[in-house]
Amino acid sequence: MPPAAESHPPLRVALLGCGVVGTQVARLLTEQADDLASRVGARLELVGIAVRDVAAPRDAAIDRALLTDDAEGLVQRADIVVEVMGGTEPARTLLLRAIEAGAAVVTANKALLAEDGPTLYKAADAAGVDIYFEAAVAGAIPIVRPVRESLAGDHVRRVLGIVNGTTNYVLDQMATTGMDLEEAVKEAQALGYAEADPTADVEGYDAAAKAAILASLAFHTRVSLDDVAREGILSVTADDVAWAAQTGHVIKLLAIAELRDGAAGVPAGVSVRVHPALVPTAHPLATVRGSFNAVFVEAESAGELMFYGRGAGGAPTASAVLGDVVSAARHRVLGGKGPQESTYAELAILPASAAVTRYQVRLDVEDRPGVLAQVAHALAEHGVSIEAVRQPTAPGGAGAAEPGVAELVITTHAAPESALAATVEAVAALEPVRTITSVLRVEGA
Ligand SMILES: NC(=O)c1ccc[n+]([C@@H]2O[C@H](COP(=O)([O-])OP(=O)(O)OC[C@H]3O[C@@H](n4cnc5c(N)ncnc54)[C@H](O)[C@@H]3O)[C@@H](O)[C@H]2O)c1
Ligand SMILES: N[C@@H](CCO)C(=O)O
Ligand code: NA
Repeated sequence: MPPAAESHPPLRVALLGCGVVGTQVARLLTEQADDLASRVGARLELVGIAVRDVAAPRDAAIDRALLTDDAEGLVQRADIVVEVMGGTEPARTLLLRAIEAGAAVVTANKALLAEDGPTLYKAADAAGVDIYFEAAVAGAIPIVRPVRESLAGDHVRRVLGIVNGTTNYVLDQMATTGMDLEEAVKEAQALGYAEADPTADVEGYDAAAKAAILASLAFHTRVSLDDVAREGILSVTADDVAWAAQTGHVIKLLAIAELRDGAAGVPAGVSVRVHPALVPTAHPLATVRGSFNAVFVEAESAGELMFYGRGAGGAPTASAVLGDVVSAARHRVLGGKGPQESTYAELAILPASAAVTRYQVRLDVEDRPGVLAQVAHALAEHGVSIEAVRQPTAPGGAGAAEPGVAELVITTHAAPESALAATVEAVAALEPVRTITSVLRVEGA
């Protein structure tokens, strides 16, 4: 049992940033002060909130006397520094100053961690202080701690995540209401899911940062944002979404990190990527609706696990931040330290071309004998094996793009991205092929 709150001097908490997340962190620190004190064994005293503009209007929950524009000064007088301002600078410098001054740090800043986490991890290690970042991946969902600690005795093979609430909301709205992409993005912004600049969401940068963090933790290997092959959702059309439904799939933006052990002509290493994918409706990830997030983990001994919940929004994200603050605070009271960065495995990071997936290719072809055989031959020549071919429009019949043109939907067995790219080029060059309408990866089958 922790000692009574009064037996340890209060721990000073500094908050950097008072936006969507920071406001909720400040509110919860105040409203739950007694519970937190009992859980930690010391009172958590919010000693200051660094903001850009002290005079700006704020939520009523914010004690204006705590506001300061001197973030540098604030980090010097704290035991725990919580960074929720986002961006690379001045967040990195402030966190480094805090660490040098002996404070534990808690951050929600996936962009900074994916770009330059090692600088912070090394500094925290050298100073012997905690660095926690549960909120940086999938907001409220406990996923950093489970991968870093609960699964530390297992071997993770693969992580498949819906880790961006904005894009999941957008794709779900497109599928269920027929709303267009722009309108759905505006709604996601109004609801507080989207980043200030939603390009980070729709172009997959936010998910890629989270993929890098998850891959690093899962495979004990340093993975940064530049290592992640990334495609956003801007190329996903209403037609793709409707097609997905017809073939028993939903389209999700997935963050994928997987260990490849050198089979199928692909070298051993880690493949980390973000792209839209067709997910079979029977897969647990297909049930993740709206702005919810989920991370599906496959580990050797644990088997399949899924972590589900709110990945964005002020209060859910603040919940994860507060959990980290409690962990760091308990170490201040009871001794001990959280885990350090683990990169001992030093696995190779595979190029995008080495990713191995199944594909669904839709194409319009001239509807005459022998065309399917030509297409099948082009795939076979590149070593891509066909799993199924559908011709959804009756020859020249209702639904055909135009008379004499048929639509083919080809699903392949797993093939390396490099083989697929060459195959699609070869198929597109065939004389009876009019257009390749879409090429989508199939994951989770
Ligand atoms: N909003 C979410 O749902 C969510 C979820 C998970 C993680 N995050 C992460 O949490 C962090 C904060 O996100 P947010 O949504 O609260 O952003 P926000 O834009 O609402 O808030 C950031 C605040 O920090 C302030 N700020 C920026 N630079 C500053 C500086 N130099 N000095 C003082 N204040 C400064 C801004 O003025 C703003 O008020 C980001 O790293 C984000 O990626 C957000
Ligand atoms: N913009 C992010 C917030 C959480 O990182 C999202 O939509 O999921
Ligand atoms: Na989380």
